[in-house]
Amino acid sequence: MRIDRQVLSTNNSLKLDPRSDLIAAATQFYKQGWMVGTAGNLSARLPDGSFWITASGKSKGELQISDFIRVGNDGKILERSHSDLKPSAETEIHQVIYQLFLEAEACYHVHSIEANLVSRFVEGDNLPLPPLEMLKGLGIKAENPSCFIPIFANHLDVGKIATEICDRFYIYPPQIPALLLRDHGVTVWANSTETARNYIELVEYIFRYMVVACQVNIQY
Ligand SMILES: CSCCC(=O)C(=O)COP(=O)(O)O
Ligand SMILES: [Zn+2]
Repeated sequence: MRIDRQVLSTNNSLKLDPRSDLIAAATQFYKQGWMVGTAGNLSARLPDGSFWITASGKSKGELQISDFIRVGNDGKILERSHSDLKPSAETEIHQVIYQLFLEAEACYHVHSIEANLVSRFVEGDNLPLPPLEMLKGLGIKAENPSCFIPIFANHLDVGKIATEICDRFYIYPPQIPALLLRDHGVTVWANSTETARNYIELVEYIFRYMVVACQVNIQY
């Protein structure tokens, strides 16, 4: 039987291992300037509800398989290569996304300059997005859509951010699978690692458009 690098064997049982997908995505995002230094964190959920997430403080341009921690859906550490490793400081955000959105299998968070700039375009907690064709890739099928991305305050206490996400999305689910932390970066979630990568590219394209549209005085 051939075991490819996507499939690792533990306890004599085979399970899909998403860590190579997370490394590939981080490498790409690093090259695009969205995961500079240690910025950002990526996770992917397993069938048992636990998820692999990047360890805190790792350079995202050179992640290794050993730079991930498997966390239970209750936040407990289940697996790590070394006891010194800590899960991402923003693990609670991934945890709340997986609790809220049962279809979510991957959750990606990056820091781009454009995301930081557009997060200041409004003072309120919803940022209007231009009615671009690219929104279709995020599930918005309407003609000339009126679409918003929710903005959350960037508290030092990440648990407080996670609580605010939970409380707000429980009542007002977002139109697109994305949220923006003001002066910080975007988080997306999707039903696969591949789709989460596409969603990051799509939202970052839209943010770039918004910054350029502002520079050349285009209204939308
Ligand atoms: C320079 S990055 C500051 C922390 C942060 O926002 C981030 O995304 C990375 O934190 P982590 O603990 O996941 O490495
Ligand atoms: Zn961050």
